[in-house]
Amino acid sequence: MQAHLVATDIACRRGDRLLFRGLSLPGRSGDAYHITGANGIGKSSLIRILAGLLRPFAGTVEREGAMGLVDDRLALDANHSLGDALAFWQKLDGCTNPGRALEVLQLLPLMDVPVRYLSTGQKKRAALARLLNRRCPIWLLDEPLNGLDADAQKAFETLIALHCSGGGIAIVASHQPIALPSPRTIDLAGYAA
Ligand SMILES: Nc1ncnc2c1ncn2[C@@H]1O[C@H](COP(=O)(O)OP(=O)(O)OP(=O)(O)O)[C@@H](O)[C@H]1O
Repeated sequence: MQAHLVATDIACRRGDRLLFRGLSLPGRSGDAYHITGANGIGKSSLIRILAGLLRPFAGTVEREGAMGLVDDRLALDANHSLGDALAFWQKLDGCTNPGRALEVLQLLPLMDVPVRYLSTGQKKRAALARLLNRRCPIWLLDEPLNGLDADAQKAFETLIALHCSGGGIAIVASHQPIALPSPRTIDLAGYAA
C-alpha cells in the first residue's frame, strides 16, 4: 500500500476567525499522526481540510491514494437493518470480504437491528467497519474513540497499527489518549493564530 498526504503551511479560517496557521504535515506510508488540542481549536476543521471538504485559508494539500473519513456523521440509512445498510456500501466499495470487519468489531449479532436502534458505540463500530471494508490507504479519523468501550478502543488501536504496518496512513484527531504506532503528535495550540 503506497500513499502520501502532504499538507504544507496550512492556515484555517472559520467565519471571521483565523484558527491556526503555518501547519505542515508530511504524511507518508506507515505514518500515524495524533492531532490534539482543546475544544474549538480546529481539530475537526483540519481533518476536513485534509479530506478536501474545506478549503484552507492558505497552504496546500497534496494527496496520493484513496481516503476514508470517519467523523460524527454516520452515512448509514437509519431505517434499514445494519446488515442491509452496510451491504449497500459493500457493493459500492467493491468489498469482497466484509465478514472480517464485522467479526473484529463484533457487529455480527447486530446485523438485523435497525440502524436507528443502535447505541452510540455500536454506530461508531459500524462506521469503522465501513472504513475497513473500503480498504483505502489514508484514514482520516475525527474522534474515532468516542462512544467505544475499553475493549472496542483496544481493538481499534490494533487495527490502526495493522493499517500503518501495511503501509497505510492514519491521521487521528482526538482529545483523548490513543495508542498509535510511533505517533507524531501535532498540538494545534502551537499553531494558534
Ligand atoms: N461553519 C463554521 N463557520 C464559522 N465557524 C465555525 C464553523 N464551523 C466551526 N466553526 C468554529 O471553528 C472552531 C473550530 O471548530 P472545530 O470543530 O474544528 O474544533 P475542534 O477542535 O474539533 O473542537 P472539539 O474538540 O470541540 O470537537 C470553533 O470555534 C467553531 O465554532
